Amino acid sequence: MSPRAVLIGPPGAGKSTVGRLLAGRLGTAFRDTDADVEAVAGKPVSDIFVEDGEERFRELEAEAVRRALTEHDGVLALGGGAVLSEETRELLAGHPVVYLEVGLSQAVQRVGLASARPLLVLNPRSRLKKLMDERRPVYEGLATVVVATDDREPGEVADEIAKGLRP
Ligand SMILES: Nc1ncnc2c1ncn2[C@@H]1O[C@H](COP(=O)(O)OP(=O)(O)OP(=O)(O)O)[C@@H](O)[C@H]1O
Ligand SMILES: O=C(O)C1=C[C@@H](O)[C@@H](O)[C@H](O)C1
Ligand SMILES: [Mg+2]
Repeated sequence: MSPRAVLIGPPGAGKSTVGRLLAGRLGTAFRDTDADVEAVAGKPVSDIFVEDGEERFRELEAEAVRRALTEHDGVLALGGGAVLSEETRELLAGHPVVYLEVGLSQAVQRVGLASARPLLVLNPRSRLKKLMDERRPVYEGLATVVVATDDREPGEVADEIAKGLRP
């Protein structure tokens, strides 16, 4: 079993939002590794960061990706930083990996200034810029498809991805 599409990209790219819409269009299930990690840990991502640390979160995340890539045959959204794991990058080879691109200003607007995202609590704009600059080459290197999302509704993005996927 393997996913029809794996969505990657920074916070605010729309992986969860577009992923859910795409799954609806394809008539398949949606899964999100952030939700899987929360289910295993029994608490929100932000609490895992605070109480257990980012390193522990990354371990749980890598495990969640490993499981989802073999158990799930629908649309899979990864957490924004899941691609930081070398194991995850290797496991993504051979899968349809869709990189949702977003520019800094729209990413900042989408995640909101009072962000619940633990990595963006302080100085969200500058932290998001640094994170996006560092990760862009990683996302690009893994992507089999790149889809721009600036100035586009989530539904339009989902339609473009659906058209480009193999039946
Ligand atoms: N194309 C879009 N246009 C406008 N708003 C969008 C678009 N895509 C997503 N959003 C909005 O941006 C916010 C963040 O989207 P979402 O949670 O799907 O991002 P994400 O990529 O899953 O982020 P994370 O890495 O933190 O999980 C949501 O409020 C969503 O409604
Ligand atoms: O970009 C990131 O590193 C993160 C994105 C979210 O999806 C969550 O996985 C968490 O907030 C970390
Ligand atoms: Mg998400």
